[in-house]
Amino acid sequence: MERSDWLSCLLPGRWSLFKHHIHNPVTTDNTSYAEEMSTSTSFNPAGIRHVFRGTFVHSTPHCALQILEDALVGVDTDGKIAFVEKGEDLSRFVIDFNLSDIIQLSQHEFFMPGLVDTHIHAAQYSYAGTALDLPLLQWLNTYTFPVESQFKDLDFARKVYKQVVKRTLRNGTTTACYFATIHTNASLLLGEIANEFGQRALVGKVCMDRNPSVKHYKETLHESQEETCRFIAELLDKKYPLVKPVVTPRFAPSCTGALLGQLGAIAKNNNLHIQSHISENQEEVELVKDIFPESESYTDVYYKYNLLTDKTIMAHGCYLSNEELALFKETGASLSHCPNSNISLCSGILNVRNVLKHNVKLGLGTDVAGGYSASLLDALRRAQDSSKVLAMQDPELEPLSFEEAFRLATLGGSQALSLDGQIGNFEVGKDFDALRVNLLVPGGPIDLIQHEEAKVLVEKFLNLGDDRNIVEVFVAGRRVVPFTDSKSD
Ligand SMILES: O=c1[nH]c(=O)c2nc[nH]c2[nH]1
Ligand SMILES: [Zn+2]
Repeated sequence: MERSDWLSCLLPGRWSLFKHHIHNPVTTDNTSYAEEMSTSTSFNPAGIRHVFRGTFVHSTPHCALQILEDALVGVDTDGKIAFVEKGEDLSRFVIDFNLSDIIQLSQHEFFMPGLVDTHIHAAQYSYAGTALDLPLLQWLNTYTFPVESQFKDLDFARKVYKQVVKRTLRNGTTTACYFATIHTNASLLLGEIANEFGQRALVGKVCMDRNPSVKHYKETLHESQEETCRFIAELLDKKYPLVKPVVTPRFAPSCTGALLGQLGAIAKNNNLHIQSHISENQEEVELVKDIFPESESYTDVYYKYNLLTDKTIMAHGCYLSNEELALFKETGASLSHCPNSNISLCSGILNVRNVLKHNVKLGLGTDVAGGYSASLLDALRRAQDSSKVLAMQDPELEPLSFEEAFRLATLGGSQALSLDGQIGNFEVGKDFDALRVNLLVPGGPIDLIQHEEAKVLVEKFLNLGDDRNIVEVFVAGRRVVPFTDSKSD
């Protein structure tokens, strides 16, 4: 087989160039794992939890869709990718390994990295699919705040949070960046449920000390600050391996400058992630100008209060100027593109090309329930649709390709959350967060496959597939879907 048949994106050198992780931690050069093992006495399978053989697809910073056909991927007992090699080289380095333990994918299957939802409101899942008839500010006052205020009730919160974690996991979301509500105990419960189901999550207790429209759904400055500190301390105290707190001012119009300043300090002192919303709709942008007249721009409001860092993720950004995008780039802050929400609430359309041109980190978000779908596959499709709409209006604009949308949903999301050292693709040493996809499941949404080429299978799945095609989901090497019996009720 020609090397070019192996890859749709050629690598500079061998494709097993990923740095080695567990067996020779000293090696950092590009020596192939197979070559290295052939000079050692034998490969010790102890410490390896799974070995898979078949097609693996993922993104790298240089290649939006890299296809590794007949790859051999080992996952260690810590859930990390131990090696990525060619299947045909199996016998060269896996000596004494029981071949029956190797899990062989079928012809219509492939592994891809887990999907990263960089922006989702867990509480709003309770009304997802409804209430899409108002623009943002009216939508918040009419639907969102009254619903979120009910999450004081922990039984209600448990019911909704369990469903949203299960639904997103089934849809392949291995990492979710959640907004909860202002209620500390319910927000802690969301963290507990994500941990129980094995989802990687950033969880934010929402902070808001300004809400002139729905007066019972807000905190005082003191409460917001105290409860944020309690939330962070208690969540960190649980020592959940995959669930971490994220400092969450709802958005500038819901917060006083004093609160924004305190949250910036809390994030800085504890080296935490930050999430919020920015420039989603024009009326909101005008409101921010009125409330914060001293700031040069919406971005400047967050910047002034130390809320723009390389661990910040801001949702939307449809109306950001080039100067504001430059400030994102300078600070390392990222954007979450939420196209379903942008269209459903008639907010605007993000010019993804311009964001990428400014080298701003970018991921995709469902933004449930402004976005009505909890599936990141939906976000990936709408991201392409939105960019095609813009391209129709401006022939100079190149629409997003499906390969680019795939990268935004996986590696891009991990970069946006500053987790790309840990997840996002199948680089050795990263956690094995992965979806096993089968194109031809009985009763599934895909009937016909004309070309067996891996790239075609991926394109077909991304455009037509759904959770029925996602036959297994792994987070940090652990299989979390299908659910075990105790979790499936
Ligand atoms: O899409 C959105 N959903 C929200 O809940 C929200 N809050 C502020 N701005 C928001 N935008
Ligand atoms: Zn949102």
